[in-house]
Amino acid sequence: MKYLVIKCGGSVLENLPKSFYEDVISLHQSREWIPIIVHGGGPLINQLLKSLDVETRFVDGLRVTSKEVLDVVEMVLSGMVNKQVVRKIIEAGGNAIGVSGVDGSLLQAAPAQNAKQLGFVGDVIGVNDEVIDGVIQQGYIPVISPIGIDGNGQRYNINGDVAASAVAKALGANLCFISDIPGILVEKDGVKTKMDVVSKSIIEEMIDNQTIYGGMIPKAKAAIDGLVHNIREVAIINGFEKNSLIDYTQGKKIGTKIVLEEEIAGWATIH
Ligand SMILES: Nc1ncnc2c1ncn2[C@@H]1O[C@H](COP(=O)(O)OP(=O)(O)O)[C@@H](O)[C@H]1O
Ligand SMILES: CC(=O)N[C@@H](CCC(=O)OP(=O)(O)O)C(=O)O
Repeated sequence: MKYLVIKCGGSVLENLPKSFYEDVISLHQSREWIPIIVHGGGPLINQLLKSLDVETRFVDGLRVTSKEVLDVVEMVLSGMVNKQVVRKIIEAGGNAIGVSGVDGSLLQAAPAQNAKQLGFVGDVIGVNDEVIDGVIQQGYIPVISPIGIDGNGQRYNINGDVAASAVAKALGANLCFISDIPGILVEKDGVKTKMDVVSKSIIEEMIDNQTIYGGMIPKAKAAIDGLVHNIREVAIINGFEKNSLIDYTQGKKIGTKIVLEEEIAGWATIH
């Protein structure tokens, strides 16, 4: 049995078809995979901040988080979105337990590297995997919202991709980012093409030359960080493509796979 951390981005959450959740449930019922969902919710946070007249901005794909913004982020992620995902799984015939990264100190956090600029944004420095295993042992699919906490009870806004990578590292899991694009895109002769596989150094180059920008930056960085810390495999796939998750678990050529340098030569021959 292999753990599979499925990160559902806010870009797709509102519109993921019921079949997506049915696929997650069928993985859960298989003896092969143990799915764990980590979700985002950026667009909904934007909406609520806008309706409250609170300005928001991002630095390299991370939201600058004041105390006021942090309250809204937690309300949306651990309240609305987390319970919405649990409901969708129940509606699709499965059962799930939603937990925030705060519960049982699941996501142990410290100020992010760039904290002076970002405010209450955190990096994950530890994962209490007992909380996740407890939920799994009871037969439920864990659904995790990316709010972290430190030993003093201080909360942090953790990017969903960063949280998913941390959970996957702790479990030695495969990591799959579900987003609204077919994978990492690159422009060739004026046409955007999906890359089937991309290595660490090419990702770094693409961030430098801004082929990768915005929300793809934390995703790409979290993928690399995961791979160098023993995540088995990272993929970015489109949640709107029918069967994409099942196709991924069956080893079909789907989305973009992110691999370490030494694996890229072998990849083309294996797949
Ligand atoms: N090279 C790239 N290939 C594909 N998407 C990219 C790239 N660079 C930036 N992006 C942007 O990243 C977005 C996905 O990140 P984000 O909006 O944070 O998604 P999610 O909410 O699913 O995590 C895409 O919709 C696209 O606008
Ligand atoms: C620090 C940081 O940027 N946190 C994110 C958390 C939600 C998230 O990651 O949502 P997506 O997966 O939809 O991007 C935010 O405040 O938007």
